[in-house]
Amino acid sequence: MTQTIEVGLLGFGTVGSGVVKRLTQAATKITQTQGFRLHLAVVAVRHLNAPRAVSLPLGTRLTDSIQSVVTDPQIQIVIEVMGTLVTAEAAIVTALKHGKSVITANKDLIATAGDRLTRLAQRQHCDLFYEASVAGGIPILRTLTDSYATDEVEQLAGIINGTANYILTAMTATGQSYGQALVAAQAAGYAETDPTNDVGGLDTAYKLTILSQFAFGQALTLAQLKPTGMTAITTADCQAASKAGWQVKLLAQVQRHAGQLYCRVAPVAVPNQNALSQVQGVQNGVAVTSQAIGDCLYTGPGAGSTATANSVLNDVIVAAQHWVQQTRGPVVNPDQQRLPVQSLTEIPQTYLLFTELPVAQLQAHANERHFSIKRQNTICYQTSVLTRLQHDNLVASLGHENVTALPIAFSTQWPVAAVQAESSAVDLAI
Ligand SMILES: NC(=O)C1=CN([C@@H]2O[C@H](COP(=O)(O)OP(=O)(O)OC[C@H]3O[C@@H](n4cnc5c(N)ncnc54)[C@H](OP(=O)(O)O)[C@@H]3O)[C@@H](O)[C@H]2O)C=CC1
Ligand SMILES: N[C@@H](CC=O)C(=O)O
Repeated sequence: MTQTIEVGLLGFGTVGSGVVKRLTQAATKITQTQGFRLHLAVVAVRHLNAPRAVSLPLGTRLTDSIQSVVTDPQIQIVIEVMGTLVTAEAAIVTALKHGKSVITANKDLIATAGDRLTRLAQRQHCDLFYEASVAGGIPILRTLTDSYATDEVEQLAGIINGTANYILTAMTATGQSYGQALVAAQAAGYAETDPTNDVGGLDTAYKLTILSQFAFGQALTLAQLKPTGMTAITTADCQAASKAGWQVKLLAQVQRHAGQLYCRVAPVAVPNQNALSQVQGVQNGVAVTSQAIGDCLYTGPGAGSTATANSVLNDVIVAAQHWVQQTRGPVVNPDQQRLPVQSLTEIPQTYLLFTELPVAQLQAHANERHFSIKRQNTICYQTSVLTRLQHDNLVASLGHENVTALPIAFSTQWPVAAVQAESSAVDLAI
């Protein structure tokens, strides 16, 4: 007889609706290819009477009691797609303590409490998977785990917030204002309930810390990342950069260099020649450079109901396989190292400047500080390599309100020590 795995779902919003729909659509395929059946026993929501994007299958209960789901002895796998920190963590802890495997898409929670939840799952011999927490529909965590098992990742750079990329693309391509593009991203279901983390860089930072754990065996902290969002970027900046050969992207980066990890979450100018510049709209892209494979770029939808639900359900399938085989709870990606961490911002690199200040004023400053600038178009300039100090002096002296300076991605000049002091900065004319 076909074994049935009972599933409980917490949350029936954008992602939860996609899970219900995909589970129904893929039911036959799951039974045929996996040899077991997934049964959605119950769905928990906050508002029992709110309208829903999809109908529940016959026999699936709707409840407003999370507790009744996570303690239900019939349920073997709990899917958490509510969001929130405190409520979701309490639900996951209770589910794990009741011997259930848990699948979540909650990057805020995994980035901040993933370590203790993973240890609890291990003690309980349960699975805790969270593929959908990073890059929506792209199966990047499992790829890093399985396909880089014998390889060494050296560098990872990602566009990993669909909302921010959607907004920046719309501002560049159609001239929409930031506000107009944000409203469209919210309507499409890409943004968080409160989009502050999407546009402020925090969502990208949460995802980068998870990616870093999988790529380097070392999570990053928000204090190390100090993310910068994209709210200061204007439509004019995006369009001027694009005309000159760069795309403005909110980029997450972590790389190993000389025994240290260097990281950054910030808007940058990606040269058109780099494939990440072509990652448009809600698409995400994760570029991984490793010793054995070299360069690989993984792209796909970074947010949205169906694509994210697919990642959730792939985790459910693996957890269900483990239930059937009684092999639950192996640790995935434990901490492997503690390298010193520094910001990429500390490293000398080139910048794009956006300003309406007179050229003569910029030129005078550059001459005085021993670097060069090259005008690209009305408001856009490219600098030669600037030290951190030169960059800070430039912005402070011209006025934060008068200039936006975006690092040009992948323009860092190693080694650090040779060019760190402003006094020893070399004028690398462009
Ligand atoms: N949207 C996306 O593209 C992606 C989202 N994620 C993550 O997935 C999770 C869900 O996101 P999304 O579907 O967009 O969020 P939504 O806001 O669309 O849905 C949240 C759901 O959770 C329910 N819920 C919230 N709080 C409670 C509570 N205290 N008790 C019971 N139910 C509750 C809501 O119930 P009700 O409907 O009754 O209010 C709603 O059904 C988040 O962690 C998000 O970061 C990850 C990748 C992509
Ligand atoms: N709000 C997020 C959803 C997926 O994680 C995003 O826009 O990327």
